[in-house]
Amino acid sequence: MTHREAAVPLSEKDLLELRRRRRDIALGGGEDKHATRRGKGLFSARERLAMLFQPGTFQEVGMHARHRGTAGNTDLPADGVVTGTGYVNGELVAAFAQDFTVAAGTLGKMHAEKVVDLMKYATQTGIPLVAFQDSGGARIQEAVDALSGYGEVFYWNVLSSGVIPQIAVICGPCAGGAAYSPALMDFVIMTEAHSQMFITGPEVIRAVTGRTTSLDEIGSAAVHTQISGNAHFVAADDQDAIRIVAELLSFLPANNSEDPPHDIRPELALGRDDNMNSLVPDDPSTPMDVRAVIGRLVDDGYFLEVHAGFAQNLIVGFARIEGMVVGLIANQPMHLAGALDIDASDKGARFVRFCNCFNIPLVTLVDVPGFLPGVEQERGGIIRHGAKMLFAYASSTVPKLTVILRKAYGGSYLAMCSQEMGADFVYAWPNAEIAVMGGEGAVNILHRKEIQEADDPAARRAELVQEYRQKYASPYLSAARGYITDVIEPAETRAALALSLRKTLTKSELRPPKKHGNIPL
Ligand SMILES: CCC(=O)SCCNC(=O)CCNC(=O)[C@H](O)C(C)(C)COP(=O)(O)OP(=O)(O)OC[C@H]1O[C@@H](n2cnc3c(N)ncnc32)[C@H](O)[C@@H]1OP(=O)(O)O
Repeated sequence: MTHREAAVPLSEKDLLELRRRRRDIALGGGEDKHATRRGKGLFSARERLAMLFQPGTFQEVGMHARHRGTAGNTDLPADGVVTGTGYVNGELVAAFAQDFTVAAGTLGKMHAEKVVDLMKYATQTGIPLVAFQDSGGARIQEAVDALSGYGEVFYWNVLSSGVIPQIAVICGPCAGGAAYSPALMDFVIMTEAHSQMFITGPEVIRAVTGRTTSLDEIGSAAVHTQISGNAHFVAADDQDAIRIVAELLSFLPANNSEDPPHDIRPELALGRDDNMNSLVPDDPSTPMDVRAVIGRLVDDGYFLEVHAGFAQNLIVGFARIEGMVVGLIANQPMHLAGALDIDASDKGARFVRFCNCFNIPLVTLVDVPGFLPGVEQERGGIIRHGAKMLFAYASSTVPKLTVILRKAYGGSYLAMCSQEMGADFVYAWPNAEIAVMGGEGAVNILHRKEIQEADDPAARRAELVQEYRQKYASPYLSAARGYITDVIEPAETRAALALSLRKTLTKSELRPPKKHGNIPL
């Protein structure tokens, strides 16, 4: 334009045209489809984003995008996905929401490009990604372009992994290839009433295997949060899921180059908690609910448990101790006596690795009788699954604090972050038993003949077990050999953790250079 040419004036018609386009696109697949969904208690993609973000902060990207597929001239507003950024808890977050009213939220090439552009932006600027999944999977009419689209999404899920937190909310169907994107993210939340996640649906299963099944049996929130472990949280509905997203984000840094949002106070409020001493049962074989211990150790008793319904013999989640964010891992003796099995090992190892990615100190509470014995466990590969715990702890460089509450036997003592796995501080309560195995098993091996020949075998066994505990399992033996930092009263635990955390927050560890280690599968 030369200085003589006048700018084309903005006419009323231009404004009306823009507003009309925006309105039509925002309607997605049309008012009828929205009305049907509302009748089922379902929110739209735009409503979900509006609930996630602070009012007025959402900026959409690519609203006017159109599909480039071979599905004729069918109009697919925004190509079935709304993408953009906004603020949650005052922090910038990227999010996309699939619009089921537009071709069942299926993924075509443009849909995928919009998602990938958002992921690139989130990774390059270092902000978390939230994905509302509500999709019939690959858009059949876009054929190989749809597959290519998924390929790009998965590739960027992997590139973003460990750089920014990625959270998936499954609020409708998540079918076929669509299920792999959440599986590559850090946390998966499923809504109770409306979400289903599956690779092959009931029809295909029946055709291939002859077995009749239902979507509920293979893909419900209950199945994935309790049995398969594919999802970490079950939410009552979309609003509840968004509450969980906001809670999770409140513990996480925006990216791997930042610290988590510690609320470090100048003064530590360190005191004894004498109620802790009375939590410990006199009889070591009486299970102790580790949730009660966690509740007294963390600020305001507030603990955001992750994967609560899956592998309940190991508890993992986020909390704060004197304002410092920690990832907590604890054996739960109320379930399978707290033994480590295949599922618990997978759950624990993944959580430890997540915390390490995002600079979150680890606090491990140990009360473990061993790896779970059993034919299914051995045949199912407990060796390689259990090894993941060793691998995850040993490769983590964040501050690692361990408290041995009661039992710490055999390989599971090592797998629960002993000093040799790089724990910076290891505390043990005076009643702790740290040994190759429990007293009962050990005396059967060491003294079988003597017990059989005793006048009162039960009494002799009990004596020998007691002797074994003092001679081979005492925490003072471990302390004398330098394997633990100190023996402390339960009442002193919170103070010990708070001080040790404060003193390790600046920890940095040099490791031999390598591309990456090879985690046991
Ligand atoms: C990477 C490889 C992959 O992703 S392979 C996976 C491909 N996807 C699937 O197998 C899932 C197929 N779809 C379904 O099972 C159902 O449509 C689900 C998603 C459960 C939804 O059921 P329902 O709520 O009853 O809706 P509906 O079946 O009436 O579908 C609504 C409209 O969407 C369409 N649709 C659905 N899925 C696709 C798809 N993958 N590609 C293209 N279109 C799809 C349906 O045809 C239907 O269209 P219309 O409204 O009748 O015009």
